[in-house]
Amino acid sequence: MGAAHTRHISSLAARQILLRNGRWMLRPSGKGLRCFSKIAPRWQADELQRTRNIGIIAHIDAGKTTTTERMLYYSGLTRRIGDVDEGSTVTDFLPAERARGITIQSAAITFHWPPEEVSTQGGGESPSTVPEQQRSAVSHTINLIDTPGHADFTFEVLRSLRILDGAVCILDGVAGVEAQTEQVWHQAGIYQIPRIVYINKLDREGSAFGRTVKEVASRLGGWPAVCQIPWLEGGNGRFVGVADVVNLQGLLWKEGGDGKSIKVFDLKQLETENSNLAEELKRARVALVELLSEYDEDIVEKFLEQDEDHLAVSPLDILNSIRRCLVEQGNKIIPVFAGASFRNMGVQPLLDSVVNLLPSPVESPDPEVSIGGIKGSLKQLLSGDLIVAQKETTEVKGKQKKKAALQSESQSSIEKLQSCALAFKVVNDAKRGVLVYVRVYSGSMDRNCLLYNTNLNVSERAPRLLKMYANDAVEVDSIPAGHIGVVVGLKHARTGDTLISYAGNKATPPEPLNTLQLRPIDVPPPVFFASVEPHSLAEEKKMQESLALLLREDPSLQVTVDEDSGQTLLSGMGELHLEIARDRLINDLKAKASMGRIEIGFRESVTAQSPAVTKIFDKEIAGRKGKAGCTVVVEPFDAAKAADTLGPPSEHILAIKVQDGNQIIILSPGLQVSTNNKGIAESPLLPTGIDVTTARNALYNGCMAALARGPQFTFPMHSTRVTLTLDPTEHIFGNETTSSALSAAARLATSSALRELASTSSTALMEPVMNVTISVDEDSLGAVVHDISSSRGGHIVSLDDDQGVPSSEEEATLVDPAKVYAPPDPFETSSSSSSSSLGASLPGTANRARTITAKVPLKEMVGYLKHLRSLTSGRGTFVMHIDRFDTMTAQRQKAVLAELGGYS
Ligand SMILES: Nc1nc2c(ncn2[C@@H]2O[C@H](COP(=O)(O)OP(=O)(O)OP(=O)(O)O)[C@@H](O)[C@H]2O)c(=O)[nH]1
Repeated sequence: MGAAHTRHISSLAARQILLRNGRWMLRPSGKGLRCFSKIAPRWQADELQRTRNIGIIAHIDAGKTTTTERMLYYSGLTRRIGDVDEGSTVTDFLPAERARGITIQSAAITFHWPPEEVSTQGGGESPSTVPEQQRSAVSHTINLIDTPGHADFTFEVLRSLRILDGAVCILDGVAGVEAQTEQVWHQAGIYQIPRIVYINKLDREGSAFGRTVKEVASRLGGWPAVCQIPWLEGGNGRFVGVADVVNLQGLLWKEGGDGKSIKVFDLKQLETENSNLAEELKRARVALVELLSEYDEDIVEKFLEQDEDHLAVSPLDILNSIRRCLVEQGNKIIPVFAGASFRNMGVQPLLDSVVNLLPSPVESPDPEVSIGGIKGSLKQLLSGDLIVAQKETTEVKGKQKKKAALQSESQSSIEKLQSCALAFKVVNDAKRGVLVYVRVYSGSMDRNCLLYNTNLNVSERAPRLLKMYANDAVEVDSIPAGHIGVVVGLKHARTGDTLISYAGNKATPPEPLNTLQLRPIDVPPPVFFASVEPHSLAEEKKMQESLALLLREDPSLQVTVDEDSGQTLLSGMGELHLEIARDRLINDLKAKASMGRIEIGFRESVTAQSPAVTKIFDKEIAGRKGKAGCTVVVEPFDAAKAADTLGPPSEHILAIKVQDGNQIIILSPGLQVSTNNKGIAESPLLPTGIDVTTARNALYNGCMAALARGPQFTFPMHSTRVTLTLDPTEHIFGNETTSSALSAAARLATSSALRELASTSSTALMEPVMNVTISVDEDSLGAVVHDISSSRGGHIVSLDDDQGVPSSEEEATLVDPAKVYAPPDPFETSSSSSSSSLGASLPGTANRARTITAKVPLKEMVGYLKHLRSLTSGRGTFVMHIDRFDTMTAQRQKAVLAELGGYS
């Protein structure tokens, strides 16, 4: 082994960033101290190609945090390796996360790989040319988003996914592909995010690289491109390193070290030192080149140039080929790497692969946008095409304008756009206040610019911009397109909001820019809720402020105040979701409040049409007289068949909108609506100061408030249509008709119509029904299916063995497992070696993984994990998301109500 050389991947002393008296200092290795008031921003335009915005996706406990900590350490960002088990990691920085040892909140961290001082300078690629050296020879900026792994946080995962250009999927080499990994993998597929797979924990007994590769093929729906194979001591013993299929090298880590010292063996050395591994490496190389030739013409050419010698194709040609496949063809092929992060093995080559294989922001797919209800891509928007299309559809009935005139009108509106960004995370930082993490998609977000929030329709300034390094930050003057940064000092922006800046000093951007949305997502309804009570009246204000902050961080939480009982209810996606919210509220934000029992969010619905109910509200509100009326009819509504539009007000129809499973239609015949020169819809029949939109919103909010509280059990209404009519001659009373009075009238009339139906038993209770995907071994399949269908009242939708290919994906590639290359696992190797007894003790490959898909009432899934574990000797896992709300049978309703207690 003497001929192998040792490579020190990163020098620890090389990059220490220290904060002294509020000044940033950078200490290059071996040199004196240099002081900077701030580190010069590294995001120059030409650096975009050397940037990777990536995320780590995985099942809970697969090792995301452990791997991230090593990445930060090897990049020189931290000086010691954090330990999840000790609670000292950098990325899991919420106290609640540290206590639970799981990642709750996405944190974005910037670091450089390879560290700047060990890479050669210059020579970075440009998007149009292929580099002449591996990209990992040059330092790149990596913005790493640590995504959460628990099913309750799916929306946090989705929100993080939208802003990524690439992802590393970490698998546990013992557990293989788990249900949740599969789910997140396919969600990333929706956004066409190129992904590579890292099989971790290969040091653990029972880990099986080959078996996991096969699972990648069958469950993730792509061809595994095995880029590394494990190096096991003596061929079947401890995991000591990896053999690199691309570079035809063996990488051997020093046992027990911090992983920086790696012995590198070329193929010749491997052939003499470890011929079995060398042979397997050659087989893997043949398989890799063959696989790439299926998808990439260029590699076929290189292969022919090399006289069809798989081993002679250059590593750079192979990397470029994999990259082309990933970027241009989606994940038809899935590059696979090996490691054991906890033992400090495998992380540096993984980082090289992030740089070498995953795309820069310039190469990632054009993001979807919506503007004025029209969908398209950002490029189309910026070129003006999208708005032209919109104007063509809306103006088709009115005066026809020439296409050229439309084009110049939309161009001038789009030219005003200076930047657009997505706020993907809001974090309340004890030291710096509320931090809003943004990904900028076009233009450049400058310090102090006015940002318009198109979700909330508010403008606010961006007083400070930061670049984040875990818990440390560097101030910058701007965040250009393609980059990730933090805005400090925003008062309104929430996770998921689109923020734009535009030319001119107007408080709102020109239409339709004010409706621009980047990669919009639908958040499903929350299915659990709990009451939140302040300890005293004096604590109420602080509690509400803390709740408001929680909602900015995580808009998949909802807060409602029951206007009759005054009770505050917090709703969320899962029990753990609400438990974490409670922790945040009480322990982190220090609200003096307590949370009641976590309960299932049932819904109420109507089964018949109500008579028309007219109500005139006539009372003082906050010392001012208010009088207004309206007529309401309530009836059953089927959301699946409805259009969701809240178009511009017309003469009769002020609004048609579907929200939370209900539909609200607001009519006002004879209102004489016209649009003034400022583009505002007005009516001479409305009192002064109230335009049509204000009246519409007031009525709409009144209906929504009434629907939040069902007439029989106080659960929110669902599958209900409210048709509200505002008759200007009967329901408007001059200046006494304030917007609060309109809202109160709408609420009164809707509640009263609902009560009418309750009095004739024309209401029903609905329950959340979940779409459940369960992963079990063949052995436990029968017991689990029986339990779901008989004890839990579930309906089995399908039983797939592991050959199934996911549906509706851009990459639904049919993979024949028999044709997938995977190196043999130790227990599969010939029985002549001493490994046969070892093989017998490892989990058998004959016990196939099976996937059960079922629809089950949520109530029957509470506490299911524990039960599943007991049915499957601890190996079963499941994920679920809401499918629909379903009306209960009379018998089930009776049983559920009896259990809930308090209802008769
Ligand atoms: N043996 C072994 N254990 C590992 C390895 N990587 C991680 N672990 C352990 O696996 C457990 C989970 O690791 P984490 O890094 O917290 O996993 P995670 O995916 O971040 O988990 P969440 O934050 O809960 O989503 C910890 O106890 C780690 O020490 C590995 O390579 N080998």
